[in-house]
Amino acid sequence: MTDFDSFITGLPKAELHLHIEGSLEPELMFELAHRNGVTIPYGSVEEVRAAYDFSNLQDFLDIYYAGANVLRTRADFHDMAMAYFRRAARDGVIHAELMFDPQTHTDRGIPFEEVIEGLLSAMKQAETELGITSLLIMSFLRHLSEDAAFETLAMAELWLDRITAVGLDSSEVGHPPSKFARVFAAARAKGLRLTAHAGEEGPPDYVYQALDQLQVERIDHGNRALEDADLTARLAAEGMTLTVCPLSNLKLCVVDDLQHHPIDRMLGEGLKATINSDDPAYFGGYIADIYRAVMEARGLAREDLVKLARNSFTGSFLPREKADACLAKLEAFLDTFSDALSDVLSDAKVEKQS
Ligand SMILES: Nc1ncnc2[nH]cnc12
Ligand SMILES: [Zn+2]
Repeated sequence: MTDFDSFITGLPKAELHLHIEGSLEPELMFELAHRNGVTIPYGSVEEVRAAYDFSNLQDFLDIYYAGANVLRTRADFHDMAMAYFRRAARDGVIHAELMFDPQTHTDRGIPFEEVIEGLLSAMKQAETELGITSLLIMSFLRHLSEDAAFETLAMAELWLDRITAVGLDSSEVGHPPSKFARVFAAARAKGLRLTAHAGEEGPPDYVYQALDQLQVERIDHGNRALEDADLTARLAAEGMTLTVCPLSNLKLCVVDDLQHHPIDRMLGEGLKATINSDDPAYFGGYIADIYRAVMEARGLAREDLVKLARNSFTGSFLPREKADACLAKLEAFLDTFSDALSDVLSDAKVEKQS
């Protein structure tokens, strides 16, 4: 491993935009299909991966919802989440905020309890075995109705003390945030934090709606906000966290090339951007891969990566003192890394001289 790789994987970071169903790797999909006697329309892991060739968000969502059909029991949800945590730990993730889509499962007859208890048990195990803290963001599917979102909120009632936030995902265009203003107000009244996907494929107006009508504390994606200078300035002035997903943007054709990704423009405009994997099993990369890819494609400096990692903690839904503890781990890593680096450099100097 190069110094550069060990810096990127070792850099303590939080993942704020991760759909846990999007971490279901084809190998585990086959295993769960077998375990549960579910047939899937693929003959091999290679065939599954070959199907992951998307032209837009909807293309991906069709395959993603079909993939989730192998998830049946709490053990399945547990195993999927543990696989994510193990992989994320190798990439320096010390805190993860997991989005889950209950409606993807309850609409197939899987009880809400099976979904959430499986995730919660994995979260507990990840904290004791891997030292990763995590929390849950319950996301409403925006292609479904407002009533359906209210029913989901009602189903969650018994677990509200273990759900930190609500989110809004799925097909964006044609399903503006305004459709969910009342359910977000109800969630806020219950003490839940708020985030929403906006400006991934949808126009800047959807970002305004998320801010003004949903009163979100974070914007998931937010790329298209850059089309509106006033909106960009407002997001910067309000210190709004954007959970940006560069590899997802590439795979879903939001950008045509990572070399055209606006991540550094976002930072340059003073936006509080973070880097995230979105659906790593479908887009072919976990968080450190994405830090590395944007660094290479956009020529980000090491300081930019540190800024992105810092933003991931200050933009998290962690209470202030826990976020500060994560930031302290980041600073300690930077100290030891620069010490180690200067040792390597001075050893090299001594070797050269002798
Ligand atoms: N990138 C994305 N946008 C909207 N909904 C999603 N669900 C999973 N990934 C998503
Ligand atoms: Zn997403």
